[in-house]
Amino acid sequence: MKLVCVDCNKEYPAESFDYQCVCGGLFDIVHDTKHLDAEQLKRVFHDRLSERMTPYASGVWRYKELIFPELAEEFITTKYEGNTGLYSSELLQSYTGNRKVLLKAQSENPSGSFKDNGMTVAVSHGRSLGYKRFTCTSTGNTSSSLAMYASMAQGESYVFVPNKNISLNKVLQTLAYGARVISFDGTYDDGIRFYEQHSKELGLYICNSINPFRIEGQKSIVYEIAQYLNWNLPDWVVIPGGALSNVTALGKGLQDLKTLGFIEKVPRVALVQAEGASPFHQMVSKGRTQLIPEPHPYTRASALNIGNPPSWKKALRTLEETRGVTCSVTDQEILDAKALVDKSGIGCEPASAATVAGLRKLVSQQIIDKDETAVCILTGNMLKDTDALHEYHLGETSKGAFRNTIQSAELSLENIARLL
Ligand SMILES: N[C@@H](CCOP(=O)(O)O)C(=O)O
Repeated sequence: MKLVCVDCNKEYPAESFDYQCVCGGLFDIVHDTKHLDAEQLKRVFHDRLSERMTPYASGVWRYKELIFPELAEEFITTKYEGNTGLYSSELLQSYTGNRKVLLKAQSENPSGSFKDNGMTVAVSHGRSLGYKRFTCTSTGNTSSSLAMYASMAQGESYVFVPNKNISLNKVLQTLAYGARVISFDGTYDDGIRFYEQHSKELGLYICNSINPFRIEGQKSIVYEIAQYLNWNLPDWVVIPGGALSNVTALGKGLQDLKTLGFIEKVPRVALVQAEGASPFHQMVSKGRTQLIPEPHPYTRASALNIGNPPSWKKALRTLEETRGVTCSVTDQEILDAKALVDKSGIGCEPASAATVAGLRKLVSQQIIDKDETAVCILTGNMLKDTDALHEYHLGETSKGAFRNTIQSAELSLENIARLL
């Protein structure tokens, strides 16, 4: 295993771990895979599906050989993350217009978001280096996940959260898991900039996705989808984009599967951003090669409130390798799609529903054919943002097309029979 800079290609041994190259570029982790045999590994991964209460019962560590083969088991901090459902829904198929739509519910992870797939690896790696104090800046999902794993590892977590436009549920979850929460005036982007300058002096292990071990763990999301589908992926994978770690990991995971011979065909990737926080989509759709940061990102899908995504160069590589596309959707489109994901019984937080809204838009624009199949990655649980539920269903100013309001009635047989 070695670290390779995505900007200048300089290589470093994995033991000299850092978050950035001397040139300022982020690192990729590159494994030595020459000795790996796909057919043999498929059997190993299949056999591990019956593991219980061992690290290999985790939907991340099941794929340890492709993620972090060198890590000694004693350092693994796991809550058996991953193992999340892959669902189909006729309601959502008719909404998007596709022949087949699957939903990968990363919302079912132990802390309620896809961050757990990467965080188990980052915290385990930090432990192996002797760290006990972990940190991140976050709109709330990364912080909840970190706080949970740091406590499981009997360590401490220090998290920085913007003082506005984030979900109180997530901050409360982070506090409850025992993190020291520091609220600051600024955005996620300001928090990342602070770390880039001061991480060394603080002596904290950073668990944001500028840490390449987070990306290694998040690759397991697409490994799991592929394994459940007997190593045949749908035509498209649709994914929301904020910090862009998810699409980066998706692209890296797909390359692993293709290069090693697990899959024959790489699906195309559709990356969906919220209109008010869409610097990456702006760059791609305007044919630019440099990202222009959005100084005041705002979307009601608070997990996507990011104007300067650190992983944009890695994300661009995913698009290039998969003939990918991008689009943006409005907050109302996101919230209506979310109402249907919730009504389908699967449920998700607003950011996740950008995928369903984006798929519908791309089908209507005939960029995705209605006969093509798609999987949408749902990133967070519906209870991550209960204010969004309240505003949509009970809010006086709600414009929700799929509102479901509470009815009041006196408890008499006549009344109730009339309502049913
Ligand atoms: N929405 C994210 C933003 C943080 O991204 P990361 O990829 O650096 O962890 C959050 O939950 O904080």
